[in-house]
Amino acid sequence: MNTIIQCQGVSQAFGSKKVLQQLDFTLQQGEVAALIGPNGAGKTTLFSILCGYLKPDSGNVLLFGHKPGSAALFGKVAALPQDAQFDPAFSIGEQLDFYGRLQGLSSKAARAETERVLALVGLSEQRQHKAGALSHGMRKRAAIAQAFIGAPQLILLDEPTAGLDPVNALQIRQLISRLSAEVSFVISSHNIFELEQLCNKVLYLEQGRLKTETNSNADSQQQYLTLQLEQDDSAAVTQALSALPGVISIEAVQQKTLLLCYQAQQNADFDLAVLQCLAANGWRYRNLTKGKTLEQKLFSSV
Ligand SMILES: Nc1ncnc2c1ncn2[C@@H]1O[C@H](COP(=O)(O)OP(=O)(O)OP(=O)(O)O)[C@@H](O)[C@H]1O
Repeated sequence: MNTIIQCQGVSQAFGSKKVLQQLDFTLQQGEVAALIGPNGAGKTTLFSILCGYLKPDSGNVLLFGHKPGSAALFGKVAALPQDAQFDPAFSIGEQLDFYGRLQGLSSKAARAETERVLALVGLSEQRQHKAGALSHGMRKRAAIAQAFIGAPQLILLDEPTAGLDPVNALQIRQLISRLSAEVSFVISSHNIFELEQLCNKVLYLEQGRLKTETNSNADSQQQYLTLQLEQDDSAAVTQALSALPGVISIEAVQQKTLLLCYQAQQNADFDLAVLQCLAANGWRYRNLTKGKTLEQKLFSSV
């Protein structure tokens, strides 16, 4: 597998404030990484370093084996900064054409590329519109289109769906998901649900330090099921399910939501047994999902 990003001992301070401390991580080809953390955790700072806008105080960062911002990465790495803006005086099409030309495309090829990326984000009709005449969501989609110009192999997206309505946010997620077969992504977002859908690696920043998680629910013999009940029958359900073979623990993580931990080797059909137990007792459920949710993995002690 090819290493796309290699980050070793990266630290950054602004004045006396240590914003990033000794970050170590790698991103392999085909991985989609989520960059998350509370406000002020250092996500944008790390993004700026990966994009080559900011040189870290110490440590090494390599993208495809080259320093961020180096000429060898031209056309290979694309970024959508959080505050990406189009010039309100020119049409979206003109500006995307211009970015295509900057990538070395002929005028004709740049126009064709503009059409392709506008179609990807559902803005073909808005090609002639000036940025100032577009809604916030359309401007955001146009900025995402810009990141797709050419054939980048790594795309860094800072809050790609912030401010988009649910339908457009879903379309952008589907687009990223479709492209992730060929392109590696680092996506910063505050939307845990979104990241859970898209990402197979989590870079969780807290107070400048990094905690990495593999967003895989099949990595151990100790497995989890999250059960969401229709009504709050948690106590009775817990008692009944505790008798099933293979149960390790059952925890009420929220009202009407139970996290079941079980030994998969002892009971391969545990999910089926849970459903049969619920049906036999007339308990209705809303959802039964394999694994812990990403939110549970990151923010709870269970
Ligand atoms: N150029 C700068 N000069 C001084 N301090 C800075 C600078 N850039 C960022 N900081 C500080 O570094 C810390 C991390 O900021 P950063 O923008 O990277 O966080 P973030 O995780 O992206 O936050 P948010 O989720 O709110 O966007 C903050 O305390 C911020 O005030």
